[in-house]
Amino acid sequence: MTAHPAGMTYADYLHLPTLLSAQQPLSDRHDELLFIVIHQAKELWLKQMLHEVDLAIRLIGEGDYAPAYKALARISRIQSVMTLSWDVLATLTPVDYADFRGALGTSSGFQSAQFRELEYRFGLKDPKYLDYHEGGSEGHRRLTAALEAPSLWDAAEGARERLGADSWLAVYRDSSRWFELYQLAEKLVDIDDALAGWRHKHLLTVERIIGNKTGTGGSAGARYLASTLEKRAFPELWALRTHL
Ligand code: HEM
Ligand SMILES: N[C@@H](CC(=O)c1ccccc1NC=O)C(=O)O
Repeated sequence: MTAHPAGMTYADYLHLPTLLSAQQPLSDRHDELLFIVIHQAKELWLKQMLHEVDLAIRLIGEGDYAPAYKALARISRIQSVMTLSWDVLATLTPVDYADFRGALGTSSGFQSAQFRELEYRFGLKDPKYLDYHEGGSEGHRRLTAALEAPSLWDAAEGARERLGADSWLAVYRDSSRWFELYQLAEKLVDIDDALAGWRHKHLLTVERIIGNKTGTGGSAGARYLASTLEKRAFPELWALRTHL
């Protein structure tokens, strides 16, 4: 690895030796590589979304709305890619997955610290999920910090108060007067909509691959995932629509 741009190669810049040595199937099954690649790609996109949400929260706090919208729009586009990637995973058949599922042990999506951190940064703060992360671990530390930090929703509420709008309902009723806030709110609805769409495809894919088996993480499986479909990071923005 060279620090000197002149001699820098593609592989140096992207740390490909590190990246491409991190796919290590535990079984001899052909399809386990797909499972690993999908999950690693998801963790990379989660990292990018956390980077964007952090920026958006800061920019909204500074009243710098246009670049905040750019970051929020990027998040929802990444969510679209993640939702589409379920179709790749759905090529994994129930028997082919069952053939290496045992190798996963009790590991599970419950332990994705970045997924939970993103929910927390949006404002969906259920502290019970901390229990899936060992005290003192990096994941636990980041999740505790995210629980305490102002969320995207807190930032939006701060902007609404600063700009003097009485309520989000008032913003939507007179959207040309409160255009900045209205645009912000609709970006949040885009993100919540995409998150619900991702959850729905996860449930369908899980039903397709493991039916009603219990999860490796100890939950009821599809039934648990179905219960998460009701979650909303920005429930007020959904509720107000009934009153327009
Ligand atoms: C064969 C593929 C998959 C199966 C069978 C599956 C199954 C499950 C099940 C049963 C749960 C509930 C926890 C448990 O008891 O284990 C769960 C949670 C979760 N899975 Fe998956 N999953 C699969 C692929 C994925 C992929 C590709 C992703 C990400 C792109 C993902 C992300 C998550 C997340 C984030 C959770 C926690 C959800 C929450 O608590 O709201 N899973 N998964
Ligand atoms: N909960 C899944 C396993 C699972 O989804 C998983 C296991 C290890 C690493 C990543 C996983 N996927 C969820 O993020 C199952 O019950 O089959």
